[in-house]
Amino acid sequence: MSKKHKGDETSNINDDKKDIEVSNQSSGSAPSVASSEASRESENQIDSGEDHLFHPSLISPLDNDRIRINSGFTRDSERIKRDKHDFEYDAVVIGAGPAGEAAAMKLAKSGKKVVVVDPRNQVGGNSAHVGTIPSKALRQSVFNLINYRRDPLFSQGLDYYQVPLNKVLTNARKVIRTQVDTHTRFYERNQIELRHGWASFEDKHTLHIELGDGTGYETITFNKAIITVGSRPYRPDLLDFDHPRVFDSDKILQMDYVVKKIIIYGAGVIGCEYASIFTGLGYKVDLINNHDGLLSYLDKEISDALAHDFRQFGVLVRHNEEIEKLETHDDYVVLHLKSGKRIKSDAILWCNGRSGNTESLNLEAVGLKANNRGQLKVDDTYRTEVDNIYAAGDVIGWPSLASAAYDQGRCAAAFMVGDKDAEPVSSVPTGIYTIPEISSIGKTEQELTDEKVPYEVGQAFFKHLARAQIIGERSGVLKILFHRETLEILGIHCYGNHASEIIHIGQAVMKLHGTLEYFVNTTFNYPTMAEAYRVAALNGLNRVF
Ligand SMILES: Cc1cc2nc3c(=O)[nH]c(=O)nc-3n(C[C@H](O)[C@H](O)[C@H](O)COP(=O)(O)OP(=O)(O)OC[C@H]3O[C@@H](n4cnc5c(N)ncnc54)[C@H](O)[C@@H]3O)c2cc1C
Ligand SMILES: NC(=O)c1ccc[n+]([C@@H]2O[C@H](COP(=O)([O-])OP(=O)(O)OC[C@H]3O[C@@H](n4cnc5c(N)ncnc54)[C@H](O)[C@@H]3O)[C@@H](O)[C@H]2O)c1
Repeated sequence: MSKKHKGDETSNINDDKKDIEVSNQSSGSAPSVASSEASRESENQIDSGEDHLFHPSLISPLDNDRIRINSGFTRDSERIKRDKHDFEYDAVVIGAGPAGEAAAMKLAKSGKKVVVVDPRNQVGGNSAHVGTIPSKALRQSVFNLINYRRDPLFSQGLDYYQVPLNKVLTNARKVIRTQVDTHTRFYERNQIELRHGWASFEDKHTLHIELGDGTGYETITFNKAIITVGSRPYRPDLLDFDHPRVFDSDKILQMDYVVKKIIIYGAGVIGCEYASIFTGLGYKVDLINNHDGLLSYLDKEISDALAHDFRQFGVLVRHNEEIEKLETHDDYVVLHLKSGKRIKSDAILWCNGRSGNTESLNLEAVGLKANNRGQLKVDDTYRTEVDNIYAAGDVIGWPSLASAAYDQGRCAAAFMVGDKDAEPVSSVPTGIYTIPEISSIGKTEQELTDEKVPYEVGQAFFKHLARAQIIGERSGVLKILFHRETLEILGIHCYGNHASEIIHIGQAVMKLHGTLEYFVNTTFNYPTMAEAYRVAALNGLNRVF
């Protein structure tokens, strides 16, 4: 039986004071159960009256109007149970992001009694609330602004220049709400129970849940568990993230003032995507990179094209630099680099890596240990070193993408229920939403050269495509790398808007073991961006002798 402890003295929670304090409010750290005047104050400010599921620290920073979930989740005691065991649940899923959702759906569809635990009272995980969805919706709004600005028809009548970021996020809020609604229905329809609270292990079959409404805790027992707790921005001690001018990728969504210049520290995917967003908003950007090139795992030409376009848009990229310290003032910051350089700006966005949300799970109780980035090791079936505990998504490290997290979660659940034909996720496309986009799959020219594979390249420049000219896409290229003897497709790399969509045509052909001839012998709609494949394939074939 599940044990629920409301106002229990042993629970360490003072019911009257409702005093849970969450250290990283947005994407991950568990509450330290300590009294805090500050948190009581903020709770009073956003007082929710009768609403017991409300906790200010657990809502999305983007949500003004919280979505109500009328929980129709039924406890279906009649559910078919294939496993014979004495536990309340066949499976518990810890974390309701893409990995958790996919795992829960697969488990439920396999007839398992499933419960999902998450401290947010809205599903979607960090992906929907602070990661993929807000950043992509924000990018779209900025992209629209750039296009309006270029179009003489609109440029006179719009007062958009230098709008605070949180205002540009209006569309993102709408998208998040719709996403939460849609995904909530998936849970409801599949009769998956949801618990709002922080989970931690008591032993390998018992979970402790610190209830999100602050009323105490409960314990539940389970046969199998999957850890899908995701990740949060890595915060080095060197920086004070409580300072109003110091941001990470969660906190930036709350930026409510306009800046003229911002430092982005870290030129990984998040840093590059935000560099595009900020320049689109008219900010000056200093992008500080620890490495000697941008996104070094990309095709070199594409990485160079991005660096070129960044320069055109006013991003100053500084390679091979490392922070020494950050000086903070009321209205500006000064970044001191180890090279001796000093950069002054209105604010800094720190985007140098993420850490898995494992520290609050009490992993010692089950004999598990995370690495120094909070990540767990799993085998090819997503099983951890403990036989009934699995893990998927950002918490296992590579590739730390929502796209892969979803597939990993579904696949892990397939292994949990004993599906024989499940296959672990191995080939994942890159989709980087800079302006313009970047997307790729398969090998790069550098890799093929190192491996001494006899390859050839076929290229199509967007500026030569009728559709690109019609929609005003001047820059962009599609590159197909193929084996010069077998014509097997070895890699596809695309730079330009809609790249993240365009890539999937080539991916399908690669996956189905088609060759370059597919693109030459297939009639494409005209005018389309997809036509780039035919143009690139013919260009490549002309090089083969
Ligand atoms: C700014 C940004 C942009 C991104 N853009 C993209 C993109 O364009 N495309 C892409 O594919 N990926 C993108 N990503 C990555 C993507 O968001 C992650 O890979 C994805 O969210 C991982 O999903 P997940 O299910 O592993 O975990 P998450 O989405 O992190 O969800 C984990 C959930 O677990 C909960 N949790 C944590 N601890 C506990 C606990 N103790 N008990 C119970 N629940 C707990 C959390 O509250 C959270 O709701 C982006 C990330 C960021 C930060
Ligand atoms: N469009 C997309 O697919 C998209 C967009 C944004 C973010 N993301 C995902 O989010 C993740 C984070 O992106 P990012 O740009 O912050 O970082 P990143 O993974 O590109 O890494 C940036 C730098 O931080 C370092 N680092 C990473 N974790 C660290 C830690 N815990 N401690 C110290 N250093 C650490 C890395 O070695 C690297 O030098 C990526 O894995 C990325 O796949 C994807």
